[in-house]
Amino acid sequence: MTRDTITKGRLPNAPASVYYIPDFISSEEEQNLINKVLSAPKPKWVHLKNRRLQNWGGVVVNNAMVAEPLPPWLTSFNPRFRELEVFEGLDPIHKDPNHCLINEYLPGQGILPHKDGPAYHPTVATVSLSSHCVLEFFKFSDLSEDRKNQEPEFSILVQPRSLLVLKEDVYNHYMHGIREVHSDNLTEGNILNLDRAFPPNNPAPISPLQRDTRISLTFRIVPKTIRGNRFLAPPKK
Ligand SMILES: O=C(O)CCC(=O)C(=O)O
Ligand SMILES: [Fe+2]
Repeated sequence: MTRDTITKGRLPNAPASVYYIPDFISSEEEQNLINKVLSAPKPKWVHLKNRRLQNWGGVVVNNAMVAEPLPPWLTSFNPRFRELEVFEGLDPIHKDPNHCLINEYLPGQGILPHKDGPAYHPTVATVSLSSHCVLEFFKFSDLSEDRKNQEPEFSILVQPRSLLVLKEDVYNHYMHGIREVHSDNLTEGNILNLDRAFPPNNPAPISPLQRDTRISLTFRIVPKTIRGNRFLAPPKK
C-alpha cells in the first residue's frame, strides 16, 4: 500500500474528501481484531440505546482528552496510516491517531445523523469488521429538523475490511448517519461507490443486502490532550 492507494481511493463524485479503500485488512486480521474487541473487559463497553461502544485513548471532555496510550492491536495500524498519509499535514507529535472509538451495531441498529465536532482534527479513518453498512450524508445543519426521515444527499456502502477516510468539506459541512434497518436496498440513497465496493466479476445485488453485526474502529486525533496525572498532588517528600 502506498500514497497512490489513497489517491486512487478518492471518490471523485463525492464532496472533498472521501476515500474508500476496499480490503484494507485481510480476513485473518479482521478475525483477530474481532476477538480483541469482544474479549475486552465487560466494563469497557458503554451501552447506548441503539448500539454499544468502547472508547480507547481517553475520554474527550470539553474538546480535550486525558490521554492514555492506545493498545498495540490499535497502534498496529499506524505504519499503514503513515504510508497512506491519512493524517498528513500534522506536526510529528500528532501524526498518529491517539483516539479510537469502537462501535458495535446489531442488525436494525444505527447512529443518527451528526457531525463529529471540533474536539478532533478534521480527519476520520474507519476500519469496518464483520458486516457492511450504508453511511448516509446530509447537508443540513439544523438539529431541529427531523433527522430520521431525511433523504441523504449521497451514501457510501462500507464493506467489511474496508477503510473509509473522511476529511475537509465532508467532515466539516456534512452530517453522517446509519439508518436503523435490517437490510439495505443498494438501488436507493445515491450510493457513490458501488463499483468499488463490489469486485467487477461480482456486481452489486439487486435485492436488499441483509445486515449482520458490524463493528467499526474509528480512528481520530484529539489535538488537545491533558496528561492523566496532571491534577494529582505532587508526591510528598
Ligand atoms: O460506525 C461508523 O462507521 C460511524 C461511527 C460514527 O460516525 C461515530 O462514531 O462518530
Ligand atoms: Fe461520526
